[in-house]
Amino acid sequence: MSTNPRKIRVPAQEDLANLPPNQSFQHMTGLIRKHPHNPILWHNRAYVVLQMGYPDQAISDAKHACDLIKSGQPQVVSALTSYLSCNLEKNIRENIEFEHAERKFACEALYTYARALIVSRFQGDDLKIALISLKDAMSRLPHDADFQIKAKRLEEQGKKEYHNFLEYLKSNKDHIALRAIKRPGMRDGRYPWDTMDARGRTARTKEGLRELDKEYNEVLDKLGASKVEARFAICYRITGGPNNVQETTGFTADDLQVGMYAKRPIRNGESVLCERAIANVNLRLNNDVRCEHCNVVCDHLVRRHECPRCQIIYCSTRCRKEADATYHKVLCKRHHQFEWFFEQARKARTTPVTFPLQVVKLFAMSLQTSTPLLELPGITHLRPWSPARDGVSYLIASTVTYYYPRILEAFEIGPEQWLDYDYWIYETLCRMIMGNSFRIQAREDGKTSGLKIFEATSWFNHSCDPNCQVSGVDQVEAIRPISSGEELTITYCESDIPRADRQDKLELSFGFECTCSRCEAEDVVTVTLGSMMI
Ligand SMILES: C[S@@+](CC[C@H](N)C(=O)[O-])C[C@H]1O[C@@H](n2cnc3c(N)ncnc32)[C@H](O)[C@@H]1O
Repeated sequence: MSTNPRKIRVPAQEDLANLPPNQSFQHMTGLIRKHPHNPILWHNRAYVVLQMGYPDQAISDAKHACDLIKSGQPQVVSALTSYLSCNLEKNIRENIEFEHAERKFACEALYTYARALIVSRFQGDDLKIALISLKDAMSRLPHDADFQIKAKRLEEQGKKEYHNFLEYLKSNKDHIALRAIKRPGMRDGRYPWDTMDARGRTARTKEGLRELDKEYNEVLDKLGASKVEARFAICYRITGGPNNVQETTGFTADDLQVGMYAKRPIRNGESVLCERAIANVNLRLNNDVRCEHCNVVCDHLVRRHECPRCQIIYCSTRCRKEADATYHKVLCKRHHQFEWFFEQARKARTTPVTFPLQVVKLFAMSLQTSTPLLELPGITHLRPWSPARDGVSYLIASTVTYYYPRILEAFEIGPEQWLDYDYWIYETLCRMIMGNSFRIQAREDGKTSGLKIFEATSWFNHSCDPNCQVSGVDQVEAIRPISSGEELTITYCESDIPRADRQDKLELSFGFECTCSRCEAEDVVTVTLGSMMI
């Protein structure tokens, strides 16, 4: 489709300022729903969300506009610039240590951003940022020859642009106003135009909470989990201990939390909950053969159930049928398109690089069953993760942003469906996966071999001194006697590492400061020892 670039109209800032942001957003979205092939509408919405401080959504909308125009008009990609100037420099200087594959993604993301700036001929500081980020990316991947070649080529182009810009400045002595917007920290998977909290609810009252309790406990009833109950609280902080959940009325949206409690005394070793996962991802390692649907180890099985077309393996007919009925048909005919995702994850064998595969599976479920992504069974009951530190937020944001167009492309999702798989929906789903995934360890080396995501099993809070654990057979079991009414907790990180390392991991991966009884006790020991040494 070709469009006359002169017709592209960037809405005046004053126009937008007169409308509440959610109204502008809704207005634009309504128009896009009617005319999904119109690049101007996508660009205008990019502009709106950028003003609202959501550059990731803006970059996605701007990219849709570019794709529809094909010629990459500077006006259309203008939304990208603001994205790029948001604190990028600061973040890349923060010398974050990445695992190799994660580093590769971050570098690829930096390259993409730099490219967008250079190719769309932005000037001044924006070009400088592009060159700095490119240099940074190159220094982080010194042995990747392909990357070095393409980055060098882009760098030359960027330097030429910068030189032209300086020449232009000399001759015109124009004052160039430099824009910079601050990149917002990642929020709770909800955007400001949503009046809902992180869980997508508006419950603010005691009655609202009890309704949520009822809804969640109905899920437990269906699972036959009669020993536990789910209880919501509005709290400043969940500390993982039974009496530490503080209910308060002065709360913010992300403080609506669910926890699991014992309905009666539970013996050591007793099972408290057993459920099938919402979705599994299996990295298909040669020496760790697992069922594609339930992740059970399969290499000892005499009879395996293979898909005749793509040769993936199931442990039973039940698993094969369930997969066929919910997502496999969509994935099977495109299995070549997803090989690249598997390769990336297999190279790194860490959670952040494996979660896109989980996203892929949920996209397939949504497409095959015609169910909106956030309404897939079990998904509505998951709380989106939000990061605590800017550096991590930047890294994760890059990974999330990096994969989005690739997933759309692999599933051949076109303009008519872009809104159904809108960036913010995808991002919310990514956060749900990141905050609630259970890592599967390969028997051989203990590294990631897959991920599982559960509904009710995700409602257990963390404690460094837990009273339950998740076993390999998709069940939660008590690891010591538990009294009636006690909160049931599991651990989200290794328990045998020092307090500082646990605190670090939990803060980085889950965005909370752990103040469980063990952490508090060990803190006292450290403080006491510290003062004794002085
Ligand atoms: C897997 S979910 C657990 C259920 C969660 N409370 C909910 O409402 O869905 C993990 C999230 O719960 C919260 N959480 C779990 N354990 C916590 C703890 N010990 N201290 C503070 N927050 C905790 C954090 O927000 C974390 O990202």
